[in-house]
Amino acid sequence: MECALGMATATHFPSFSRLNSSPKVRLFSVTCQSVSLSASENVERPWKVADARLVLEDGSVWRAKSFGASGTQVGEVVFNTSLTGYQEILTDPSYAGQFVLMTNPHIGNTGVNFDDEESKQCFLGGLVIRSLSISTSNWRCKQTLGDYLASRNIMGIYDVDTRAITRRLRQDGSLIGVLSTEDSKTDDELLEMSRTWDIVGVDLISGVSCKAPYEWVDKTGSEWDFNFNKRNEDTFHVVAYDFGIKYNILRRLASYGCKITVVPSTWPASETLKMKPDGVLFSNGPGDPSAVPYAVETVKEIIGKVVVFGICMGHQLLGQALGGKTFKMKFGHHGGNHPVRNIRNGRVEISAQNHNYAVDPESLPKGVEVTHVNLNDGSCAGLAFPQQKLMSLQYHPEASPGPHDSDPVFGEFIQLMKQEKQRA
Ligand SMILES: NC(=O)CC[C@H](N)C(=O)O
Repeated sequence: MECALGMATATHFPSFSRLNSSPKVRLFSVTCQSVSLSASENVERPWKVADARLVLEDGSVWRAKSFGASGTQVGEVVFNTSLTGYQEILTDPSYAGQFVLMTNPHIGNTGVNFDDEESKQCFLGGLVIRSLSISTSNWRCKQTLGDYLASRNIMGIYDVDTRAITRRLRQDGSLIGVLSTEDSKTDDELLEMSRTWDIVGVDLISGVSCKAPYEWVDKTGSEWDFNFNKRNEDTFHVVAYDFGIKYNILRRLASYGCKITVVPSTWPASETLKMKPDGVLFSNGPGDPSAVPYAVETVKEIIGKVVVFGICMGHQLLGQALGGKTFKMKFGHHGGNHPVRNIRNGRVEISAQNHNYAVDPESLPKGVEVTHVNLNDGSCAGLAFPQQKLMSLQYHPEASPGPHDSDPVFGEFIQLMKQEKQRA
């Protein structure tokens, strides 16, 4: 036994093994004890043995148990450090093409309900967890997590060493993986799948955006709302570009008094400007911002003409539209505990984040102000360009799930629209 990881996994099942090496393989070895059951030893066990595998592109194979859907699925593995809110995470369209690994070890205990969804479907590739709660107990619960994932055809695995995988992703960067419940597929075949698939350069927005414009009216429910004493009575018309928009962005805008028209990602800028909105919101969304030049063009045509607010993917598209560059981070930010400094007022906000790309502030033209900085790694977390009536955040002020510290930014967007209206 050569390291703690080996000890932890070897005593139970043949849960970890290594295939042929790749440049990403780290120099440590894990000794696994193989448990093989011959026919005569095939006694009934009170627990289920491994029936799923996660094969990572670095050649490691993680044996696990399956819940939710079965089959074979390829995706990029990212770890999320939120302690709770798995249902909002599962329905955040920005996770399209990714497997979300929850670092909180105990998942599923509150089940799912149909009010906490962030979109109409689960777009992520699959869910990877340490321990699936054997009981579900919550007054709002309508279904177990396993049944919910199965009904939405999403794969989940549990009883896998999520801590070891997280450490690997932190050290080596995000990795492509394949989840499979199919015995007919060899480890090598799954490894090959992981090495021939990529998420970089792929337009994932077109798969999650709405197909036609619609009006959004729902506010945050009165039992959950907050910050209402700081709102004004005016109504502002906002056109929201749906690059994979989370419902809570729309609910918060509605609660702040906006009348909202949601439009598809390919909606022409000229049509938006014809609507004479008070503001335009560019939403969050999945994948590589460099893979959607059509969206950057739309943003370019709109900025400077109307007040705009970008959130996450929207912030990255604004960065590109201003002439800046985006880059892929080592393992991104996914969780509800990221400290961000608001440079304008000096305050630190604990924020909800979910992104793998970031804007390089050095690449931005003069006049663009970095308004927020992520205190974990110093990356750019917010921008403003007053000359162009523009503001953006790399993270999630709608906080679903996550802390509400950044909610007042919706008020700043309202103020910007108000000032512009008064000027006109
Ligand atoms: N939540 C988002 O909008 C994510 C933005 C982008 N897809 C990224 O991973 O960086």
